[in-house]
Amino acid sequence: MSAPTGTRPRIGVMGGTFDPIHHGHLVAASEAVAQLELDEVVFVPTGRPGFKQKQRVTPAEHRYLMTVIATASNPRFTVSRVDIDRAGLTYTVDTLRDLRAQRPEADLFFISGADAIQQILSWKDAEKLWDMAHFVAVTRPGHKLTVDGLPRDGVTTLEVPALAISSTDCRRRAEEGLPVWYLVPDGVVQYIAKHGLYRGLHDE
Ligand SMILES: Nc1ncnc2c1ncn2[C@@H]1O[C@H](COP(=O)(O)OP(=O)(O)OP(=O)(O)O)[C@@H](O)[C@H]1O
Ligand SMILES: O=C(O)c1ccc[n+]([C@@H]2O[C@H](COP(=O)([O-])O)[C@@H](O)[C@H]2O)c1
Repeated sequence: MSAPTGTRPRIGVMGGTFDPIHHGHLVAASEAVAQLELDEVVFVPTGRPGFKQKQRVTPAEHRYLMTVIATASNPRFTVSRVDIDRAGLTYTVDTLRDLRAQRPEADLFFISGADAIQQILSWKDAEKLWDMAHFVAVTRPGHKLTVDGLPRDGVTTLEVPALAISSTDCRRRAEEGLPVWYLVPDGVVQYIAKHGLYRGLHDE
């Protein structure tokens, strides 16, 4: 698990709303571990995503617990509360600052899907991000992976097994009573059912 003496730990950071976490997230993180020789991937559920203010987002504690359940069996996966414990809207510049303070000796690799990486130049303090972490743009079905306009040495592209799964689709399926088995980990299926998440999502 730990990096050999004399080398800096290589830590992936997988930020997301994770509403709910699904196998697309987990495969992307697992592939990043394998291809980039990461020692660990820290999953960071967002607190209040400023960019999703118009949409109903499940309370952070539910999203955090589903992320813990989904990652528990992988010794290289951990979950951080930095974003859900910070007051105010969630921005990656704050996520990376907090993780850097906790892990000053590590090299950070922020993992992002093809859809998210396209938006990065519009993120808060985007110009600061390139010095805070290396960015890993992973392929995602339905999204063209382009890193045009991003600093060439700041971003690595990574082909990951294509899983056409989105949290939006999982929420819709749960709402309509369709199965989410095999789209999300078994424990997450059970957590969604136990807490009645996504029922009546569009009733308001
Ligand atoms: N199937 C997938 N394959 C690769 N990357 C993914 C996949 N699903 C999500 N990601 C990436 O994981 C990160 C967190 O995603 P997020 O939690 O928003 O999931 P989502 O499925 O995109 O959610 P929603 O449908 O609610 O927008 C983002 O960088 C996103 O691009
Ligand atoms: O910092 C920003 O301005 C910003 C804007 C949009 C998204 N992000 C981050 O991108 C990650 C994925 O977000 P999302 O919306 O796809 O769940 C998550 O860690 C967010 O905090 C960050």
